[in-house]
Amino acid sequence: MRRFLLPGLEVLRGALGRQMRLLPAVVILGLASAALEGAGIGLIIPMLGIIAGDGQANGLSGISAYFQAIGEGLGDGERLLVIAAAVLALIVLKNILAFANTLLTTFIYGKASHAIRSALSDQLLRIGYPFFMQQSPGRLLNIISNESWRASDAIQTVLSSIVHGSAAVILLAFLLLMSWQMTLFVALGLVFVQLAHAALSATLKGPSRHVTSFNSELAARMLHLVHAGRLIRVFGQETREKNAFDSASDAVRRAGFALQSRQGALPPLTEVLHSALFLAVVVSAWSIGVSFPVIVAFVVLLYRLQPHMRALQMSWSQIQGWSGSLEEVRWLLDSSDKPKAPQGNAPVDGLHQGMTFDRVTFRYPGSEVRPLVLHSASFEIRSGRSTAIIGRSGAGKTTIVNLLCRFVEPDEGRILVDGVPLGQINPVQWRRQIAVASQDLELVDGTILENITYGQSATPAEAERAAKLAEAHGFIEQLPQGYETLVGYRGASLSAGQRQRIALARALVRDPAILILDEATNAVDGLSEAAIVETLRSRAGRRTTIVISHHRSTISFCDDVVVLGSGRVKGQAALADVASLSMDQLYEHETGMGGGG
Ligand SMILES: Nc1ncnc2c1ncn2[C@@H]1O[C@H](COP(=O)(O)OP(=O)(O)OP(=O)(O)O)[C@@H](O)[C@H]1O
Repeated sequence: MRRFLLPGLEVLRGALGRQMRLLPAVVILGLASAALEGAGIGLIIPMLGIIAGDGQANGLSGISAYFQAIGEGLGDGERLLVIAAAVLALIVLKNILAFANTLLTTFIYGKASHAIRSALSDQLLRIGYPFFMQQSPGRLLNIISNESWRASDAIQTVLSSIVHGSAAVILLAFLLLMSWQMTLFVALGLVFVQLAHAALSATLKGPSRHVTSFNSELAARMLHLVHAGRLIRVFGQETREKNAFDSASDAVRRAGFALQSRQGALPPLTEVLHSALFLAVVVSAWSIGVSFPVIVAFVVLLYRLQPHMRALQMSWSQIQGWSGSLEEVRWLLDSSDKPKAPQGNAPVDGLHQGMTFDRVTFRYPGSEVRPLVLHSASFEIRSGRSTAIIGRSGAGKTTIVNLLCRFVEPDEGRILVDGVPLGQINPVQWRRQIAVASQDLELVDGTILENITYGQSATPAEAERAAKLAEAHGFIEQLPQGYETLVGYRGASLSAGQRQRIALARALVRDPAILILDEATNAVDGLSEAAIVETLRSRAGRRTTIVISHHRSTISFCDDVVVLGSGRVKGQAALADVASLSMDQLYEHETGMGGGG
């Protein structure tokens, strides 16, 4: 029932948070300004009585008689002026309160909208990394860029509903006090209008979900056009991509039209029904002999009530129309079905003995039918040494990096760090011990200096030293803006080899206990690579280095080598013991190597 009444109620309540305590103030201001309006309208009764020459009209009852008695004893002219001044004062006061309420609701809306955006970004940073391996980036982009705004709009609508609802309650109370029979008639009419409205509004949920899902597809297409601009041109796929984009965009248009045309039918329908009710009240009041000033005051009250009722009904249909958006935002904010971030609180400071993979078995999450990527893999990475992890493409090398960084966790077996299970170690502290330079880690859209010092409070001099070690200083110096050069989106204004060297400098500037290079220099020229290898060799004994590469030259400085084949550890040996073997021979020949799993 609650779900039917307000889809995404949890999102709205969560977003309002501490602002919930301001909602009573919104209600009180709404009630007070409506009460002032109602009182002003009530004063029409004595005013009309004076104008109609029947200033002391008798026979009125209830609140009408109370209004009629105001200013009794004064002369007609003086009484008219006093009442007019009172009406004006009430109108001024009512509008001051209404303005105060607008400020208050705008403040709450701003805070709640910010809370939604902040909660979304918090969630994206908090949930476990496997989530990003499974989810469509288009869907996530759509939630952040579109649906979160609709959720904010829903909050504004709820706030304005509170204001309109308060006003409607007070105006209905005035109507009741004037004539309960006519009010009963009005109330029945309003219930009928509301039922008709609710029936139509309920049909908005389906179209709303369509709009949301087509928007996700369109966002995915937009991302594709931005990311794959080069690929599309090289393969001459502009026309095909244009058609695919247009069809996604047209699907959004059609779904939007279906939703908005249904929503658009609601205001005219409501207006017609309200007008019919309005006229029926006048005719029936006249036929049961209600006095002229009371009919006028009643009709004016009814007239003032109508926009509030219409606004309430429109809010209802708008929230139904946004239900797809609210459901998407709620889905992303719901942690219960998302991978958890890695846990653990054992402290860690550097690597002293080494890391051990102890019969680690792993398959990527998503489906049980996915093949095992690591089969009971066992090997060791000793502290202060450089270990090469090699194997044919798809053997599971990067997966080992993902496990070490705790992006994913083993399904079976353990990874031990100085004898402590990695799963028990504080993940934030652990990641501070590691720096990764990989072909997949992109640059951020900023200057070269910002990229090198990303996440690190390094001085420009330290950044320059790291750039020298990574063989990046030479080309950076030749750029017109040097270290202040903007690298563009994902480093688009640099060559692949330049990007890799900046990424390597970024890893080196941290001087990590464990440096992981995953195909980190495969686009770098031979001379630069040789110099980088010398840099890495100089870390030997002091720091631990893990190198993944298909190139013999890149792993030449390593002490140990671990060979992977189809997710199994074929063997582990000192590189010096297998120095005569080529990479292909290393991949294939497991004889003579120790370790394994
Ligand atoms: N995010 C993922 N989801 C599902 N399967 C994945 C994912 N990443 C990798 N795999 C699969 O895991 C296996 C090992 O991949 P991994 O990237 O570890 O190989 P690799 O040895 O690093 O290969 P390469 O030398 O080509 O980089 C592959 O079969 C791959 O298809």
